[in-house]
Amino acid sequence: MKISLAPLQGYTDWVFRQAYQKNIGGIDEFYTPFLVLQNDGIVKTAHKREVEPFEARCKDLIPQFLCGNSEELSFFETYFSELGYSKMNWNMGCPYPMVTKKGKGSGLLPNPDKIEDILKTAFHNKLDLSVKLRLGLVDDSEIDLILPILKDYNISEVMLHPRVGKQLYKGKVNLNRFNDLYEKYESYLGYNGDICCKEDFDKIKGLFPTIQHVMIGRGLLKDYWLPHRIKGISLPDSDERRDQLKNMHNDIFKLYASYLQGDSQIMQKMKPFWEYFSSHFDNDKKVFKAIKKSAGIKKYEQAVEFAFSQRLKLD
Ligand SMILES: Cc1cc2nc3c(=O)[nH]c(=O)nc-3n(C[C@H](O)[C@H](O)[C@H](O)COP(=O)(O)O)c2cc1C
Repeated sequence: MKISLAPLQGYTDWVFRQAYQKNIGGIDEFYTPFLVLQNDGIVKTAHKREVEPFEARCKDLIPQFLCGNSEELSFFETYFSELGYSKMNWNMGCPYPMVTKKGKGSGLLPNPDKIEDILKTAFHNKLDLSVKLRLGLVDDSEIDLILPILKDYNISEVMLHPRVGKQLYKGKVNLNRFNDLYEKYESYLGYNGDICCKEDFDKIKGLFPTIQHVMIGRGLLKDYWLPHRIKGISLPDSDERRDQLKNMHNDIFKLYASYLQGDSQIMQKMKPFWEYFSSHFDNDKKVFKAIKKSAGIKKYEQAVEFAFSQRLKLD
C-alpha cells in the first residue's frame, strides 16, 4: 500500500515537502501542487521552483500540471522529461471556477471527447502519466465515460477524490459511487478524500481491500504522524515529536528566508503554514490567533515560543 501526500496549493510546496521529508518522513510519494503554462508561454518562477533543480527535489516527487489543450500537454511532457522526471500527473480535479471556466481541472470532466483528443494528439508516452480527478464537474456519472478513455491511452493510474467539482470541498465523499467504479476497475483506482485519522483509513481499506494507493492531504497537515499511525510505525515520544516539529518549523522559516525578499514576504508564507500546523498544539485556536496577529519577526518569534510552550494535542 502506497501512502502519498496530496498536492495542496499554498501548503505543500517544495519547502514544506523538503522539511517534512527531512524531519518526519513516512510518505511514499509526493505530488507538486499544479503547475500552469502562462499565456505568454512560460512557467512562472514559483512553479519552476517546485520541480527545479531536479537533483535537489525529492526522488519520490511527481510533478502535477493543469492542462486544457494539446499544446499544454506537449509542453509539460517535454519539460518534465527533459528535467529528468519519469512520471507526471494531470490535474482533472481542481474545482475552482477560475480554472473550470477555462475547461481545465474538473472543467474537463463533462467533455470526454476533448480529453481523448488531447491524449490522441499530444501524449507520446515519454513519461508515465497518471490522472487525479473527481467524479464529475456537476454530475457524478461524468466519470463513467472518462475512465475507459484513460485506460485506452495507457494512463498508469487514476487517483479519485469522490466528490463532484461543484461541491468544492463541502458535503460528503460519495463512497457508493467510488464502490461502483472500484467493482469494475479495482486497483487501477487510488483513493483520496477526508482521511484524517487511522480509523478513516481502516474504513477505506475495509471497503476496498485491494486498493494499492491512498493519498492524504489535510489529514496529514493536521497530524504529521498520520502515515506512521496508518502503517503501524511506532511514534517518537512526545519530547522528540516536539523537537521534530520545532526543527520542521525552523527549516521552513530558514528556507523561505533564503530566497524571499524581506520580512513581510516571509510572514506571508509562515502565517498560512500555521493554519494547519497549529492543530498539533493544545489551545490551537489561541496559538493560531497569536501567530496571525503578530506584526513583524520579533512578535512572530514570541508567538512561536508561546505555541511551543503548549502541550502537543495528540499525545
Ligand atoms: C487549499 C487546497 C489546495 C489544493 N491544491 C490542489 C492542487 O494543487 N492539485 C490537486 O490535485 N489538488 C489540490 N487540492 C485537493 C487535494 O489534493 C485533495 O484532493 C483534497 O484536499 C481531498 O483530500 P484530503 O481530504 O485528504 O485533503 C487542494 C485542496 C485544498 C484544500
